[in-house]
Amino acid sequence: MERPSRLLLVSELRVRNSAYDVSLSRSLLTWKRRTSSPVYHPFRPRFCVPSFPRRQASGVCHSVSVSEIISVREEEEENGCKDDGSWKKINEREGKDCRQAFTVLYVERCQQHRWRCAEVSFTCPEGALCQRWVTSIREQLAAISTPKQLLVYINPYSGKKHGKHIYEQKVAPLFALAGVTTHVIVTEHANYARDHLRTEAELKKFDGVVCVGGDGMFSEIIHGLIWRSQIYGGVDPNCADESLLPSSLRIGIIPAGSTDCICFATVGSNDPVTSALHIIVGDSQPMDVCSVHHNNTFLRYSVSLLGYGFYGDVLTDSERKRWMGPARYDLSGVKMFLTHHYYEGTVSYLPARGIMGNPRDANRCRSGCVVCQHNGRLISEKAERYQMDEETDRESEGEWKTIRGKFLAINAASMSCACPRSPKGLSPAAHLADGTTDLILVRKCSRFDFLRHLLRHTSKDDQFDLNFVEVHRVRRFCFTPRPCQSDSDLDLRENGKHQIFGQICRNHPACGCAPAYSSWNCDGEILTHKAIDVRVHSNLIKLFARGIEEPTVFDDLTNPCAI
Ligand SMILES: CCCCCCCCCCCCC/C=C/[C@@H](O)[C@H](COP(=O)(O)O)NC(=O)CCCCC
Ligand SMILES: Nc1ncnc2c1ncn2[C@@H]1O[C@H](COP(=O)(O)OP(=O)(O)O)[C@@H](O)[C@H]1O
Ligand SMILES: [Ca+2]
Repeated sequence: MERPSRLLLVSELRVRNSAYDVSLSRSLLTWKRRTSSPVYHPFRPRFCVPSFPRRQASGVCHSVSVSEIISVREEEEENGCKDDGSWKKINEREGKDCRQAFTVLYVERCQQHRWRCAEVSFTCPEGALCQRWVTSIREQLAAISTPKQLLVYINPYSGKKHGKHIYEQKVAPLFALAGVTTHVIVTEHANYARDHLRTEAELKKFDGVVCVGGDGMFSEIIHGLIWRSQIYGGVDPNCADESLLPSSLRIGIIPAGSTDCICFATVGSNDPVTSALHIIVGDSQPMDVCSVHHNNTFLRYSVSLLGYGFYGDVLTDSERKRWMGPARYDLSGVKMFLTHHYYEGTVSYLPARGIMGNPRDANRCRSGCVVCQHNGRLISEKAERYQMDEETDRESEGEWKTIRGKFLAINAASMSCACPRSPKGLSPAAHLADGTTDLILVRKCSRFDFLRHLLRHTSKDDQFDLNFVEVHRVRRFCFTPRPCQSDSDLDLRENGKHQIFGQICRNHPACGCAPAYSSWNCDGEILTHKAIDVRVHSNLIKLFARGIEEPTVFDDLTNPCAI
């Protein structure tokens, strides 16, 4: 609970011709209707709770956190004077300034974690008081670190190709209202944004980067930013054992893609207006990033799903159907389910030890997550010890475990991977910034059993409570596919000299035409290498988000959108 802070300004002002006691503290703007006798409502709080940081839309008292005020504007003379006839006449007679109304734009919460921009206009008895209010609110806003200048990349081909329209119609007007200036770049080809960020972009000029698109577009942004931080800091990205340097610029996601799981799992909805408001108020959500290497050669970074087998095959198949838009995943999903391919290989992993939480607990990663805070601290302390005494840390890291088998899917979920197709996600208890990834192994089983597992992604049932599924919370893992014929053959395949899906594996017992290898789905991008070494880097990037908010009693009872 926030502590009530000292009031900076208190006045009697009018809102829609009713008298209100309005007060401003460093943390809250409150307006409370003046009534001779209290207004009772059976379900609504009767009295204002100034320390409550959210707007309370009761008939009696409203309060909005200063950090959720988008802007304040003075109304033009006409509006200001029109609002209240009696004050206008007095002021005109006395020759006073007639600009006596101001409007506050602020965040209002709606259903399903969506935010909207609401506004309230206050009329003051005189212009000087109006000025004081506007100045005081602006002073409080200036003390908050909100982004003023943003670099925006739009992928015009993401999702249903609505990215530009979404940005222009829904986002740009809000940025303008909030006084945020932007430099907008519409990408011309794949990796345009990544390469621009790596080499050209003048990052010092910006307070953050915004991507308009899907998970693939977000992936381009983090690849550009992380690469740049390592090169400037003298870290070799090819060395899998090196600790990576964090990127200081926050990233905002305006969802306009096909799955948008990174946005959904960090905000709770795929709504461009909500995301724009999280950017404007300057939210900050740290996030872990996995580095993916092959033989000490850097391949990619991943923040959501690294999936071999089912999700790798769905992605490979769906890329050929890109013209269908987001529906391509449904068609490929059904097709790959029917195909029922399994893959042989060895998974080795380093379990995350001494941490809070496990992949099957009921603890969900939510705004201000204590698991992330606790484990993040633990990992940075370990990293400091590692620098002082390499040997001690190697011992405390624990032992690698190895599992060899036939798998329908090997998934590493570094976040829940919640999305509209699967509202609780691939690993519902995974955390955004706890320094771990949840390694999910789905062993070869019948089609019926695999369907049971998949359907549990869409229901409340536990997808891990099946004897062919196991899940481990890990800091690092490696995968090696079972060599098809010889190791040299595998190398040739990995260099792209063979058509993986045209190959017939003599050792595959299920049928004569099944592929020996799948591909990795890395945040929705295909990885051609099969053998990979994955390491989690704790808190490497920051998003303009705050994690999914827990609905509060006040939201349930008083939210006008919810009633
Ligand atoms: C036969 C019934 C199948 C029901 C399965 C439902 C399970 C859905 C789980 C979805 C997990 C999604 C993880 C997110 C991955 C995204 O990063 C990736 C790229 O997103 P974008 O760039 O925005 O397109 N999306 C996918 O890989 C799609 C997976 C869809 C699987 C059906
Ligand atoms: N201008 C462009 N033309 C073609 N491809 C692009 C362009 N800009 C980005 N891309 C690529 O498009 C792919 C899909 O982008 P993404 O935003 O993930 O959309 P979707 O969610 O529909 O898959 C990514 O691989 C990205 O690198
Ligand atoms: Ca994509």
